[in-house]
Amino acid sequence: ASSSSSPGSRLILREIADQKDKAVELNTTNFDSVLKDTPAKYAVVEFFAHWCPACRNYKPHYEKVARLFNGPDAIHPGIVLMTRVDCAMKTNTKLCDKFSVSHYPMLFWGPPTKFVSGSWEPKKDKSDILVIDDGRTADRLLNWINKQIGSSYGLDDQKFENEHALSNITDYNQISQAVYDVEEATAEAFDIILAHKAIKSSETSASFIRFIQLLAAHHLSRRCRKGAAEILVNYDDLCPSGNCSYEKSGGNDTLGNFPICGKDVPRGYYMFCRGSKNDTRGFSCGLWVLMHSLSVRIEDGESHFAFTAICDFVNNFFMCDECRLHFNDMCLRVKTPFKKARDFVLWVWSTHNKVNERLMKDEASLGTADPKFPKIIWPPKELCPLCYLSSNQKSIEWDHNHVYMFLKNNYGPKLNSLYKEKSVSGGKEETVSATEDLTVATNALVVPIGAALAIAIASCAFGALACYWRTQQKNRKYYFHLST
Ligand SMILES: Cc1cc2nc3c(=O)[nH]c(=O)nc-3n(C[C@H](O)[C@H](O)[C@H](O)COP(=O)(O)OP(=O)(O)OC[C@H]3O[C@@H](n4cnc5c(N)ncnc54)[C@H](O)[C@@H]3O)c2cc1C
Repeated sequence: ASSSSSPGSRLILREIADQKDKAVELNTTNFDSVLKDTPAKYAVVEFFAHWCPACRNYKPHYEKVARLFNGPDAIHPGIVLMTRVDCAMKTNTKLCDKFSVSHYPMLFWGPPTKFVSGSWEPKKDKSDILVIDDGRTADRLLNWINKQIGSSYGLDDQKFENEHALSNITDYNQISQAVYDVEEATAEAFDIILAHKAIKSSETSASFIRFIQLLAAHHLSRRCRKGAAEILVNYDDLCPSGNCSYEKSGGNDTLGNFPICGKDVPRGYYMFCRGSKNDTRGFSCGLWVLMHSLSVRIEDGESHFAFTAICDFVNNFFMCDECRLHFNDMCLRVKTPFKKARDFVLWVWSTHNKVNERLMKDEASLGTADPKFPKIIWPPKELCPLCYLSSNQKSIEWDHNHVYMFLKNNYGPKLNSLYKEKSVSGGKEETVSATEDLTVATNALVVPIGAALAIAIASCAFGALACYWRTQQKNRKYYFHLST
């Protein structure tokens, strides 16, 4: 397979062989779940046998392509998931049979969801899964992929090359990708809390719980809602009197052992929030999108609770001092409690714009802006012409009704669309678990009893409700373990 490679590319292939594999190893147990959960639009599945010498020689070629698409350091993340299945493992025999694997290596291409519970037969005319018939070297495999998706990726691409699509004007069409960033930012925020052992007092404990409650009820990702609900149910045991144990020991007795959005997140990269440089955008962008996506999901009666939860969360757990202080200042300026969800949605939006406005000046004078994503007052006219009543160089007169409708759609159905598509993949609608039942009860303040004490300081009504819900949950906890 490598006979056509130049000495230079042979060297690169050898270097790649020395590095950790980038292609994801699949087997009977994880095949469906990995392909179902991947944010990538396409998947390549290589069926091989570890005893096959040609497969061993092919591996560096395959890895050279996989390095472009897989893992935290991917050059073009989230586009193609490169995987492999070892058919020489007895446990994978049925899986390989389902795809009629007739020789090694045999490569398939298709949307990841089509592989889930999927199969391939040589004589079937119409199939969403294609055999890659020209992938014998890294160059040829990448050419084949480029032809399929109309891209022009190169094996020597460096990070952020070739990203013509990146822009903060066209993001209306890209926003659905942000569902993965919202998960990523949630998990990263949680990891930062763990790393800093940031739950230090009754105040931070109460703040943590309020935020987790908000996530359990309104996070757009079901697995993050589920993870948040699990943390709430177990909070008393994980953090007795607010003293949390943070280690990741593999059991289920520490906060560190409760991955809030499931064990595969954080993935280590952002998609919608990906900057055009290594150190721009990412987490803080994901955090804004999380906050906007929460704001459009709450009901009128929860608007002030959501406001408090978000303000306290940023103040206690967003470890960027300047950001925290400025944001807290804007929170303190709110004197009248929110009664309408609409007002809260617009408050988050205008607060974000105030930050944008300030950063526009700072970044211009310091030259620190991401060249592809300069700060703008948002949404720009291109995205929402109706949001503008009038505008000139100095000011904008907004049509708040249209801004509200735009935000509701952008951070509601638009952002959720990809997630919904994924969750009904494989032709099977996911069954609603006990946790789902628990989290849809939006006004039900799901608070552990110890935590309730802290919250009761702020509101007696919360405390009383908390006790009631704690009792309910203790009962549900066991059902929940049985059913998930
Ligand atoms: C609470 C908070 C406070 C921060 N304070 C500071 C600070 O004081 N100093 C500092 O240097 N950085 C601060 N940051 C980081 C900064 O705001 C940006 O997140 C970061 O610079 C990355 O910018 P970005 O280009 O990815 O766009 P971001 O501003 O992160 O926005 C992400 C996406 O949200 C959308 N968007 C933009 N504006 C709005 C809006 N008004 N309403 C709805 N959607 C919008 C756009 O699609 C945009 O791409 C803060 C971040 C957070 C979460």
